[in-house]
Amino acid sequence: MNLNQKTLANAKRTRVSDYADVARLTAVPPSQTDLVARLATVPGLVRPGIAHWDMKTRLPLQPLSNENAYGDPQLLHDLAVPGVNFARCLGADVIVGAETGGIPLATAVALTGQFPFAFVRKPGYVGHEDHEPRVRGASVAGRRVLLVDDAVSSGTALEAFAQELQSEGAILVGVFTLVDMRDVATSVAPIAKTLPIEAVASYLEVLAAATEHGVLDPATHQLAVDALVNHWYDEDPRWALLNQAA
Ligand SMILES: O=C(O)c1cc(=O)[nH]c(=O)n1[C@@H]1O[C@H](COP(=O)(O)O)[C@@H](O)[C@H]1O
Repeated sequence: MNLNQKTLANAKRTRVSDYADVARLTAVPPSQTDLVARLATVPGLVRPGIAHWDMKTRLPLQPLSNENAYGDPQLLHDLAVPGVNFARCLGADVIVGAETGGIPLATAVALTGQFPFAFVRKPGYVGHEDHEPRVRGASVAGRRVLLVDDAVSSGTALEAFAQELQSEGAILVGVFTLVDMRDVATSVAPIAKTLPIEAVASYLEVLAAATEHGVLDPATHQLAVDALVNHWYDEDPRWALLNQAA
């Protein structure tokens, strides 16, 4: 069954008012490579030059401002398309955005795929009242949920979101994210190893595309990735080189 047949078979979800959007809903998604390049070259998403140093592990992490990807409506729509396909693959009933960076992307997935939408609070987020509901929007009780976040790294946030959703009776079937950072995480929570996770790109793919398209300096990028992937010792003389390059 191809995507068009799936969409037609799913007609119960499609209302009459949506027929004008059939071309958009069934359009061939832009190639993943093109999408990764568009993501990596969003102004300010990959911050050029200086690397951010993870003080706990002393690993260089080029900081990403994923929310910058939400500034262009066409890009936001195109980034949502793989999420829609993933939601359909998993038979999801509801799209749930993870506070805060996942919410705009989740909204785009819900709108593009015509799914009900909800969002889940980030535990400990400043400004929450104790009595606030943890999940707002469409009901998730007894329904198959696709969680959408802007990044998954150690899976700590995912663990917390999963607990909140489960306490509301949701069935969490997968996660869709812009950037999968598990490739550089020093440890990954069990849930982030077992739950189906689909991403637009891995962290290293974003950095590679940013370098290919002139956003990052190739020498700095090469050193930073080497340090990150090969876990340089504190005494490694190349830290001095990387400090200079950055
Ligand atoms: O606001 C955040 O929590 C956040 C800040 C940041 O600089 N980078 C970042 O990934 N996050 C969030 O941290 C979560 C992913 O990190 P892990 O919990 O380590 O998987 C996601 O919910 C991100 O939105």
